[in-house]
Amino acid sequence: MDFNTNAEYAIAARGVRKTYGGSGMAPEKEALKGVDILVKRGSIFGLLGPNGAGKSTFINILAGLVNKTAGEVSVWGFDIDRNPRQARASLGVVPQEINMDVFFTPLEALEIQAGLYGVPKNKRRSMEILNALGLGDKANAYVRMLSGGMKRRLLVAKAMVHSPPILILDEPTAGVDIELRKQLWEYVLKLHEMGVTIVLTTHYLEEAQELCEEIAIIHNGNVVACEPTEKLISSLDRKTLMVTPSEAVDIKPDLGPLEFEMKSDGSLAIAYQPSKTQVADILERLSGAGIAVKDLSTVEADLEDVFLELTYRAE
Ligand SMILES: Nc1ncnc2c1ncn2[C@@H]1O[C@H](COP(=O)(O)OP(=O)(O)OP(=O)(O)O)[C@@H](O)[C@H]1O
Repeated sequence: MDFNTNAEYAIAARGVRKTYGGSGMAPEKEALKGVDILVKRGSIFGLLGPNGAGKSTFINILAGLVNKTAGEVSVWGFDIDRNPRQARASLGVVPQEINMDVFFTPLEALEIQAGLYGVPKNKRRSMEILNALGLGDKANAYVRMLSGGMKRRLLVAKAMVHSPPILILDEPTAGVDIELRKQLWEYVLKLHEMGVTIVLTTHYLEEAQELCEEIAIIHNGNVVACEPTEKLISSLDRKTLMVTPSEAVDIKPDLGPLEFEMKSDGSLAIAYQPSKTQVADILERLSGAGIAVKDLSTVEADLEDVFLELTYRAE
C-alpha cells in the first residue's frame, strides 16, 4: 500500500490501534490491532465485520470522537492529529441511533447543525439538502411527526450540512424495512453521483456486495481483507454446479469425493473448487452414477462465503 499519496484517498489509515482502558473488574480491550485501510476518493466503500469487530471504533476515530492509541490517519489528506479541524470538517457521520430533538422541524434541525459547524448563513443549503433527500415537503413539520425512514434521511441531511466530501453511514439500515432501505440507498447513491465518497458499515452482506466497489472486512480488530468487491469474491475458490437430472434420482448417488446436496425440487447442488475440479470431471462422475443431465448452471460464491471463510480463517 502506498500511504504517501494521501491526496488520492478520502481516508488513509495505517497501523491504527485502539486499546480501551479497563475499569473496575473490566479488563483492557484491544479493539483495533493495527488497521490499514485506504478508501479511494469518490468510491463507495464498505466496512464489514461481525458485532464487536471494531467498526464503530474505527469510525469514531475518524470522526474525532475516540482517540487512537497508535497509528496514522488522514481524512481527505488532513492528518487527524495535526489538522483535526479540517479532518473533521471533511466528513459527515450518520450515526447508528436516531438521536434527534423531536421538537424542531427538519429545517430548524439543519439550520442548528449548520450553525454548529460554523456554516455562514449565506452558504447554507438546508432546503436544497432537504429536497435532495425527499424531505422538502416536510421542512416545517415536527420531527416527531416523521416516519422512521424520514428520520433516517434527516440524519443523512444533518450529516451533509457542511458539504463534506465524505459521508460515513454507521449501520444505516439496521432494523429498516426493505422498502425504506431501497429509498435510503437511492438518496445516498444520488449523493455519490454528486461526487461524495461514501463509507458504510453494514451487517448486510448483500447490501455491501450490491453497493460497494471496495470492501474491508474487520474481524477481532484486524483487517482480514481489503479489496475491490469483485476481486474479493473471485478470490474464493468455490463454486456450485446446479444439476437437473433428466429423471428423478431417488437414492443418494455415489459421486465419489464430490460434496453435494439433493434439493427438494430434485436438483443436485454440487460444490467444487474450480482450481482443482473441472465441470467435465463432475459430468463424468454423474454419468458414471447413471445420471443423465437435463440442465445445468453454475453459481458463483457470494460475499457471505467470503465473509465466512475469512472470519473463520482469522479465528
Ligand atoms: N468505550 C469502550 N470501552 C471499552 N470497550 C469498548 C468501548 N467501546 C467499544 N469497546 C469494545 O471494543 C470492541 C469493538 O467495539 P466496536 O463497537 O468498535 O465494534 P463494532 O464492530 O462497531 O460492533 P457493532 O457492529 O456491534 O457496532 C468490542 O469488544 C467492544 O466491547
